[in-house]
Amino acid sequence: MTASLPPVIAIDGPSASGKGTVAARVAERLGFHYLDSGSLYRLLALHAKQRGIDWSDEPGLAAAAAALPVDFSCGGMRLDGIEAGNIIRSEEIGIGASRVGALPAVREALLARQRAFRCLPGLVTDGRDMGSVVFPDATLKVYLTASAECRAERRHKQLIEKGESANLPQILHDIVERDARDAARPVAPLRQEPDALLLDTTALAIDQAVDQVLGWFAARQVSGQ
Ligand SMILES: Nc1ncnc2c1ncn2[C@@H]1O[C@H](COP(=O)(O)OP(=O)(O)O)[C@@H](O)[C@H]1O
Ligand SMILES: Nc1ccn([C@H]2C[C@H](O)[C@@H](COP(=O)(O)OP(=O)(O)O)O2)c(=O)n1
Repeated sequence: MTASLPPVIAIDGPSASGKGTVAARVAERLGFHYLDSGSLYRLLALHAKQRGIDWSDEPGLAAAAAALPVDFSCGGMRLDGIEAGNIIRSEEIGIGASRVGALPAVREALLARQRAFRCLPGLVTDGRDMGSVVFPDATLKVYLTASAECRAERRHKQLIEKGESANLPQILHDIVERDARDAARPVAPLRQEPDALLLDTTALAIDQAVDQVLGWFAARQVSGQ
């Protein structure tokens, strides 16, 4: 049924589990395209903030999502022509992304944009509903996670390395709250789908996680699943 479509590796999981890091490295190793779907929700949250659209205004956000002025062609992420790759990484925008992502009309408006990334030779993508909604026929679905404490420590280290101020207990609180919102929403909630393989990276190095995903993908290709 899907034999003619480029392969997809879908990596979903909670905040700061390492999805983006692992997905980008897997894509690089395979020479595949990479879609960080969370960046679209983050760019929309930032765009709404700049335009005075409330993060609960579903019709306003859906219209903004359909016409989101983003450009990934330059290797970065331009919003309205201005590089936004750094500014969307703040915890505030992460919370905004989680709030706008809870709205069904917003998710619908971003669907086609995400599916357009499925190009030859293949796509590696990460988010919350890559395997369940956006690419349900993905060749490989991975649910990547780690303990909440480990994830908070990773995010804390990441922010410190970027020279930003960071408070570990606050980060842990924000992560737990955001994951709870992402998991509780009725549309495309964060959860491990029955056909997704669990990868707990709490005790794994990045390279080990990457090798595991590549191993699973190679096995899928051999078995033709
Ligand atoms: N085993 C691991 N797997 C993936 N990321 C890890 C691992 N150990 C540490 N990290 C670090 O965790 C941080 C958060 O990763 P990131 O890819 O931003 O997560 P996510 O996309 O899930 O929010 C990064 O700084 C990354 O280098
Ligand atoms: N496919 C996706 C990706 C992200 N979201 C929402 C929910 C998340 O809390 C925010 C931010 O996602 P992002 O993957 O960038 O966040 P983390 O790096 O995992 O902290 O966006 C979503 O609803 N669906």
